[in-house]
Amino acid sequence: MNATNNNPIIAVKDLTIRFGGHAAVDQVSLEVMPFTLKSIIGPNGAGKTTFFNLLSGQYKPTGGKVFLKGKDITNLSAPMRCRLGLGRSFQLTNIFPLLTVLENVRLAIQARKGYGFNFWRHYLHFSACEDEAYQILKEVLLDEKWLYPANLLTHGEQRKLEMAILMALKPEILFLDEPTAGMSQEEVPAILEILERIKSMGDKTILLVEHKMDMIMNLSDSIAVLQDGRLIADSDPETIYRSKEVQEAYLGGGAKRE
Ligand SMILES: Nc1ncnc2c1ncn2[C@@H]1O[C@H](COP(=O)(O)OP(=O)(O)OP(=O)(O)O)[C@@H](O)[C@H]1O
Repeated sequence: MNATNNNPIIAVKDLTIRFGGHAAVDQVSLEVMPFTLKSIIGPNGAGKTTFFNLLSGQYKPTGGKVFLKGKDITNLSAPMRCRLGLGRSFQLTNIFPLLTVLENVRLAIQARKGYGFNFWRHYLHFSACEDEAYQILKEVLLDEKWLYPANLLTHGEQRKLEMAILMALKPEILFLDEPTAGMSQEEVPAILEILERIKSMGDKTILLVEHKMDMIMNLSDSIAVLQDGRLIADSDPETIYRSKEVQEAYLGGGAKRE
């Protein structure tokens, strides 16, 4: 079944995972509509990253189901889900530090196209991949650093590169786990601009875990709130911001709208 604007692209039903006796994600049911941006918020330890791991297939749930375009993908591996269009950022673990910025993105394009890493066999495709890589670097505002080895980038630039690598894989759905984590204040607006650009392209569904409330309020079409593994709210940003329950669980507990 294909997703239309009336059908969710992702749906989870009673999704649960237990570690020992503790339910890190506890009977969560929610839907994500295609081409929208949904943020997942919640206090530390609420289960946000675990929820992402369940969606992308890194973890298998102890209960419940995950659907992609109406198809039950609960038992599919992470690589299978990736092939179906789910793209997940991995907090810098997928960057080759000694390769240049452009090479990092080009390799992701080659992987997507199934060219492998044999440059010579696919020599004719090589410059097309480079052109595409450069174009993606422009989209994430990193084109000026295309010739830098990845390990010489600042932390914020590496997060941009990570996003470029993810974009190069052309996923239909992007899972972004705290793209501004560990960044200096000056680096945050660039990431915000990149997210706005990706969103305005209108061809991606985005799930975002992020702690910066101001950023989430302006970017999100909807916000889901987790607390102790449970979904306590899922609505439009303004409703979430006004919710007493959310304020008590989260906003009052540290995060402020700046
Ligand atoms: N592999 C694991 N084994 C045991 N417990 C785990 C595992 N992964 C997560 N947990 C526990 O599940 C709970 C949720 O953790 P998770 O990292 O998903 O929270 P989070 O909302 O992403 O937190 P933060 O905002 O601090 O990143 C925590 O109590 C954590 O200790």
